[in-house]
Amino acid sequence: MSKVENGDEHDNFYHCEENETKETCNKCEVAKFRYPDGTVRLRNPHIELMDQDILYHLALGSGSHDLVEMFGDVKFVCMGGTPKRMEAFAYYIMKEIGHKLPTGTTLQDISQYSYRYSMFKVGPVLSVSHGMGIPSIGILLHEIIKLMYHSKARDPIFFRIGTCGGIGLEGGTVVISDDAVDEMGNHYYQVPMLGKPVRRPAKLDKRLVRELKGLADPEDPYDTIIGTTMCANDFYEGQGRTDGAFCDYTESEKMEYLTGLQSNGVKNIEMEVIPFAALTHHAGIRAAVVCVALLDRLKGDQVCAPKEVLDEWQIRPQKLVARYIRRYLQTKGRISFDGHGSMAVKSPRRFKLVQQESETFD
Ligand SMILES: O=P(O)(O)O[C@H]1O[C@H](CO)[C@@H](O)[C@H]1O
Ligand SMILES: O=c1cc[nH]c(=O)[nH]1
Repeated sequence: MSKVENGDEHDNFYHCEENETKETCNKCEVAKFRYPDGTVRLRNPHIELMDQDILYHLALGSGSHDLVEMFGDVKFVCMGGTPKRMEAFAYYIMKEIGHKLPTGTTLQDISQYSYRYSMFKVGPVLSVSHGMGIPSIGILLHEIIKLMYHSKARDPIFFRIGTCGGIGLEGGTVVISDDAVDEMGNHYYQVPMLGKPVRRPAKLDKRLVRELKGLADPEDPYDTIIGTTMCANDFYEGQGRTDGAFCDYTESEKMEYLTGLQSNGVKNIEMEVIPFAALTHHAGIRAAVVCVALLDRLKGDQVCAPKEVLDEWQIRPQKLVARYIRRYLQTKGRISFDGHGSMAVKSPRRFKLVQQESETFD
């Protein structure tokens, strides 16, 4: 027997209605799964009974590190597959929010001695690599959500900044996921626990989707669209490719499968959206996935675009998320313009979030 935890009753996960706040909405997931001050509530009674919690794959621990001092000001957690992309994003966001490092210092990979994931901190932004596929991002999310809990970060927002295969989309198109399905069309993350399957609904924050879409610039020389994202367990056969080491289906069967996905509203395929949506939702954390399509799967399987083109495409989701972060910090008065279009951080070392923050820009 499997069980869907947490029901499916609230379509808009953050607030049930547009005009409701989390204080007035008694069905709101955040009201249920966060402490009133916005800090993350862990849905695991064992953790607070432990002397210390070792976040093994991050090379951090609640006994060995002052996690409140190190991460208490985190507001945004940005994730993507590769250490290089997330290091580049850390430098990019540093410029975008005008964050200054102390003279003579450079960004450090906080998790370098885990030899698993890379993590960089730039003021209120954590930039973390998650590797490829469901188990890798699943493990990371357990530890990052615990990190948010131990550090008492308030109302953190998570983003996945990734790449994907588009379905009927030109290479370079940016997709903001508003729904997640697996290869079987399920909208949940199923994990075997104690020999039994447990399902957690994979839901993304609809309001965040709208806010991100609103930040797409009509002048951008590419499209930014909203759509359903399919999460595959594999890059090759699991995504209907015919160019893996093995293949037992024909090209026309593949095309029938892909066009079937397209007619069900699937815009892109990647490999992490289901656990990302499900575990953030389960933790009451607002989250969004923004990926750039590296190819149109209706036209082929191989990623053929030249390296420089792929590198430029990969920056597109980063730009959108950076716009969101800049806009958020501007609205909250944490960064200001110097009158020449460049920004200065008001409190570069630490962004103390003293009061409960409203969730929209307006
Ligand atoms: O570009 P990233 O974030 O790694 O994501 C996509 O790329 C990888 C496959 O090449 C998978 O992890 C898939 O989800
Ligand atoms: O086709 C693609 C491209 C990037 N990532 C995927 O998972 N699939």
